[in-house]
Formats: sequence, structure tokens, C-alpha cells
Amino acid sequence: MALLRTENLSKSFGAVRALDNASITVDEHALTLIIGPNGSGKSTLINVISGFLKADSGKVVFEGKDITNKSPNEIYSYGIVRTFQTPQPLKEMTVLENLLIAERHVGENIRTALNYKKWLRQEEELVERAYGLLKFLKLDHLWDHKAGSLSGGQMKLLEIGRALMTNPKLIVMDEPIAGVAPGLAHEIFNKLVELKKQGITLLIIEHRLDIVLKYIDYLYVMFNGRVIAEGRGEKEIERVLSDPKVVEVYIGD
Ligand SMILES: Nc1ncnc2c1ncn2[C@@H]1O[C@H](COP(=O)(O)OP(=O)(O)OP(=O)(O)O)[C@@H](O)[C@H]1O
Repeated sequence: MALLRTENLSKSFGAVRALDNASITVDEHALTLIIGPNGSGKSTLINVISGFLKADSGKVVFEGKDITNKSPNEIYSYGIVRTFQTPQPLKEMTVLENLLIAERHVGENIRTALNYKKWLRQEEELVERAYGLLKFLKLDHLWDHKAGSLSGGQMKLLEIGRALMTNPKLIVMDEPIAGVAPGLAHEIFNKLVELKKQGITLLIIEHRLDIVLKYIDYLYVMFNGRVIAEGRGEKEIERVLSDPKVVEVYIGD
């Protein structure tokens, strides 16, 4: 079943047509990958989906609701969270604190903050949940380290943890394993597959096909702002990757 759909999304920057009638469908509880040469519109597409850019035309539909051009905050409140290619943790804060601030909690509201018993209970639950996520991501031993001291791969994991703190239905990720050593990159994708089994849907941009291919359910190839090929499952994905149209855009890259 489709969780998210884009219908003929278009977006130009001056004379550059970054998205040209791009339509994709993201199935629930699946891992959908978008590839394409540099400048093909992948980031623009996920920026429009997550509200960071406004489309010129077309639609974004999530769980049957039209969410086109809503603000990032509104889109986040529907259960869509976005991670960035360069993780943005608060480097002076600890790993655990970075998770705690990812979830806006009841203590921040002045009226509920005064009801401090409730607040304390929620705070405890939050810490437990954050710690559980750190365990899942194998970052628990680093809980009191400053985020700025983590390796690139560990920061990517922390970014996933921060996304998970928001209880998302859909995580949209921009290159979750860029610059990460192969061992940890596979570990990250194994975690993403586990999350998928737990009911989270994933839409991912990633260039490193050698690593990610075996983990994905659906593949879209973009070029010049358009979707030029797509396929579901191993056989179709293989067919997409050997499609002369796809081979050509990569050779021309
Ligand atoms: N803010 C912007 N202002 C002007 N042009 C932009 C802007 N963002 C993207 N573009 C242009 O839109 C086109 C699509 O860019 P986009 O970043 O979406 O591609 P991409 O497939 O994500 O590329 P990459 O793999 O290099 O990240 C490119 O020609 C790019 O130069």
C-alpha cells in the first residue's frame, strides 16, 4: 500500500528545471531508494516532500492527505522526518542529550511544566526510550560522550536515533552512508532493515549501490528532474540497472 505519493512534481530554480513532473510512490513498510547522477533532482525531490522547498506544481500525498507545500513543522507532525547528508548533532551536547532534545516533550510547555510529577515521569520514560534506541544502534557505551567526538559513521547512527525519537512513520534520508566505511555502512543498512520490519517506511537517496542493493525493495532512477526508470524486487531492479537509458545517464555523468 502506498504511504506517500508524489504526482507530477515540478520545481525550477531560474532556468534550471530541477524537478520535471516527478512522480514516485513509496510503499508502506518498504525501503525505497532513489539514485541518479549529480544534479538529477534527488535532493530537490526530498526537500519538496519534507517541506524544505516549495513545488511550483504537482502534489505530495501522504496517507491520502494532500501535504503539498506545507511547512517542515507541519509535515513533521504527520510523521515524516528527514535526515541530512551531513549530520547536524549539537556537538557540545552528549550523545544521550542529542536524542532527548530531538523529541519536543511536555516539560517545554509552561503549563504542563508546572505539573512537575507528570513531567518527571515523562522525562524518565524519554530517557529510557533514548537509551533503548542507543542500545539498538550500538551507541549506548558512548551515551555520555560529546556528539562532536563521534566518528562520521557513529554520527550517521546518532542522526538515525534522533529521527527515531520522533516516532516517525516515514524517514527520508539523504545519503545515510556517504563517507562511512563499508563494515559500518552494512551495519547501518541492517539497522534500517530492522526498522522496516518494525513498521517504519524508508525513502533513501544513496549513491553507493554496491552496498545498498541487497537491502532495497524499490528503486527509482532520476535524470534531469525526471524519473526515467523504476522497479520493485530483485529481478526488476536488475533489469532497471541494465536498462540502456540508465546505463547511458551514468556513463554520461
Ligand atoms: N537552491 C538551488 N538554487 C539553484 N539551483 C539549484 C538549487 N538546488 C538545486 N539546484 C539545481 O537543481 C538541479 C537538481 O539538483 P539536486 O541537488 O536536486 O540534484 P541531486 O540529484 O540531488 O544531485 P547530487 O547527487 O549532486 O546531490 C541541479 O542542476 C542543481 O544545480
